[in-house]
Amino acid sequence: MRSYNLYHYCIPVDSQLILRNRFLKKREGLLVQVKCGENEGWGEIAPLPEFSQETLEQAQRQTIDWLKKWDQARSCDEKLPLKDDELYPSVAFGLSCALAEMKHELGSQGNYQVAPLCYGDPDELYEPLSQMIGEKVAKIKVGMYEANRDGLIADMLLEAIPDLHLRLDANRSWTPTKAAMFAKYIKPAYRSRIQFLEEPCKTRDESRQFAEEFGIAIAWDESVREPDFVVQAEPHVAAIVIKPTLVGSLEKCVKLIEQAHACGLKAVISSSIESSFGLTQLARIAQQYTPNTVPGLDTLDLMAYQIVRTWQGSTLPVIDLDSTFIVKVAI
Ligand SMILES: O=C(O)CCC(=O)c1ccccc1C(=O)O
Ligand SMILES: [Mg+2]
Repeated sequence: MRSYNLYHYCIPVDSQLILRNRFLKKREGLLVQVKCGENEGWGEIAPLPEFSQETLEQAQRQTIDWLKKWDQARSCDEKLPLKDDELYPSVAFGLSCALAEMKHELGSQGNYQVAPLCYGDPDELYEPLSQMIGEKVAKIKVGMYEANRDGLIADMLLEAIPDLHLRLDANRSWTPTKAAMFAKYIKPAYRSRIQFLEEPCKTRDESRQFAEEFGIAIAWDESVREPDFVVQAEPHVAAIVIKPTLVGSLEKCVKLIEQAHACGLKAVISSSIESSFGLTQLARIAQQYTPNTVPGLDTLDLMAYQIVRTWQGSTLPVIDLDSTFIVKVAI
């Protein structure tokens, strides 16, 4: 009556996606299925190269190991705890999602609103923004080209679209001087329409000083995954970004969300370039735990296909478990 399965997927992604100057050509991961009688749940385990510490092979081995122990424990009517300090983040996240689905703890409704993501060409934003209902919010990756150019583009968009709010992400790429070059282009009257700028500088202290000096709100992303990080209210800090595949179990993510909300910060559930399968689960998590915040999940279009579960409104082709891009893992 109890069973589990593991599937490996590998799908092409568009190489315009730049992850720290590295082009990603394919995205690989695992889908895990757990079943107990009538109940079943699924999760996605997809370490992101350059961001995750674990490789897919390591994640796969640990997943199989955990599933075997889980099955054994359950057959003795015992529980096997899912411990974040013993599992890789991607494994803890995927397994915890599968268990939560199986126990009907994850709602079916998702928040499919997205902050359209722009990787450099601001013209890409006009069309999706004109279609948006409700809060108009877009996200621009900055810090890859000239800081002046980034500032010019952000200022221009804020001027052209008066009800637009922007999220910006610098991935710690600026020195204080570069960050200041960016900020000087943003007219002071527009600065409050920057919801947040993720990690402008190399260190948290430099980012804090930048926020203080220019009155631009910031958010923590990379910092959230560092061991010494504590969620706390700070001047000019508006949000924490949570990428569950890089953080760990659903329980750990929910704790972070609760801590953020308790000190008045937004918690933004965000993509680690999961497949449509994982992204829809993240949309459901966002709906359930951060219902008033647009999640950062606009990464599906980087992929050539959706797998198994589809993103609301997406016209990308869908492939199933029997496609050649998905292979059942022998356990
Ligand atoms: O957070 C988002 O809005 C989209 C996802 C994203 O930007 C991202 C995705 C994978 C790895 C790193 C990043 C990043 O925040 O730079
Ligand atoms: Mg970021």
